[in-house]
Amino acid sequence: MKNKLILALDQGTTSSRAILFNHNGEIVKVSQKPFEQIFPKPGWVEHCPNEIWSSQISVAAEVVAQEGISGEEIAAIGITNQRETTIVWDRETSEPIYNAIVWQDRRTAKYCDELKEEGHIDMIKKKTGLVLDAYFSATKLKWILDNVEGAREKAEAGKLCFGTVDTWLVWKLTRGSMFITDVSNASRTMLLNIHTLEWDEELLKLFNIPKAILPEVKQSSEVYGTTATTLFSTKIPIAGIAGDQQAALFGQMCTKPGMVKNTYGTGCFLLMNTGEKAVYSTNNLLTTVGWKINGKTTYALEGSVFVGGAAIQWLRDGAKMVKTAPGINHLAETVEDNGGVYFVPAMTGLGAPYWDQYARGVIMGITRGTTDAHISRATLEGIAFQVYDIVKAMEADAGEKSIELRVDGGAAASNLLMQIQSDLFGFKIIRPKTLETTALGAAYLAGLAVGYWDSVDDIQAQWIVDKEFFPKMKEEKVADMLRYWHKAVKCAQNWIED
Ligand SMILES: Nc1ncnc2c1ncn2[C@@H]1O[C@H](COP(=O)(O)OP(=O)(O)O)[C@@H](O)[C@H]1O
Ligand SMILES: O=P(O)(O)OC[C@H](O)CO
Repeated sequence: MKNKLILALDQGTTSSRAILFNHNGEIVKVSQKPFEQIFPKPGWVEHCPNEIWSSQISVAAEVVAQEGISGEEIAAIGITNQRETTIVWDRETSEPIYNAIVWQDRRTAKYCDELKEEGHIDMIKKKTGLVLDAYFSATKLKWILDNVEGAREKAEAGKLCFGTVDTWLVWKLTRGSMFITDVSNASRTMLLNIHTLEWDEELLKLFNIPKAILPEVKQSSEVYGTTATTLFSTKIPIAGIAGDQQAALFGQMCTKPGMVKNTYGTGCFLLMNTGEKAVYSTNNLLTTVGWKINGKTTYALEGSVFVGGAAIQWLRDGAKMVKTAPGINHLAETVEDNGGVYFVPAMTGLGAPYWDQYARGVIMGITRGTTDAHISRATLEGIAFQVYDIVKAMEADAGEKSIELRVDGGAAASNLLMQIQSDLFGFKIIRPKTLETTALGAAYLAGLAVGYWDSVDDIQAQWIVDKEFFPKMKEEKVADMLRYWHKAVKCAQNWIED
């Protein structure tokens, strides 16, 4: 068994990745494929569910072929995914009835306002740990049922399936024989009671969602079933599922209460393990399910930033100031500082701790001397400032100061971004050797379920530091920058009018 490999499928917001890990938790092969981002209207973001699937299965087939192994040599598959993104498909034909509505999509913002006015904020927070925001799946699912012709009748008749991306992938991997999700993904739908870990009748009624459309909720690490034989010429156990941010927390081995990680992907997501207790934030953070293993549930506090690495992508694809994402670092390094420019990348509203559905991106402080290099630097700083605001909220909740932060995700590869982050915090940033901690977390969850690894203690030692970043900037300079940043945030807030 230990000579075999674990296959992790990491279905992210901008690309699908498949990674083979060995028993030491080392990457053996990676394959990655970006896919189309669809922006039908301002503030709307969609993906094609069939492209999510085709990109994911093609990279999985590719790593297996490149490594020259057969399905027999894969001990298990672990799945991790962009969360909240909502897919509805026909139970009989497996055809999606609408595009996937992506977590960043703001089309249901007004409906959320109505629910707030009706006084549902507290009940929703108590049951789901979430704030009332268009980010989560429930209002997206309702939108599809209300807006796609015939959808509601079909849903009532049990003819439709709703899933987050994990559910969709398992459905496709098993040729429609398994309709499941895990507790971590379910906790992001706004339909799960995070204490009972069951779909909540009161919430289903509020959002007018028929129960028949929902998948069965499972643990994050267990043998759910096997892949259809047609895919890898043999049946491979599917044994781990977790939302990507919870998987990254696990992959970073933040398995003890108080441990924190931040992932710099499309968005930035800071999670703190709070152990078996669902801790409620008084500073606008989310309470979420981390994972459930061997019947034991671990909870987390989360701060979500909607636009992290996506700001760099906008600089590349929208503003066309850089040719590649890593190119931002070279450009930003050509200037000593931001030259007074501040970029609040609130292109899809502001997440924690502001929760402003109507905020939009602003670039402030432009002068005749401003260049693309200053804007590049302001972009990296804009990412780091948002994470700073979340850490402050988390410190206020925890009642103590942080002393270090474990980081991962695509944009954590930027030394400059990590240095800026450490400067702002005034404490150490630790980057592990593998930045693919999301996929690694899913691999660990799957490997634990099939006995590939014996226990969490067995894998703890596999977490190795690559580089540490220490603060270098003077405190007065940091305070100055933070003052301007918060001034810029005020300009971004409530930008869109009714
Ligand atoms: N060397 C780099 N420097 C800065 N940003 C980078 C670098 N490489 C990738 N990125 C950014 O990382 C993000 C991709 O990270 P990833 O973890 O793959 O995201 P996701 O899982 O959300 O698709 C992109 O937004 C990209 O702009
Ligand atoms: O695809 P990522 O890594 O940006 O993660 C997306 C999050 O899961 C959204 O909540």
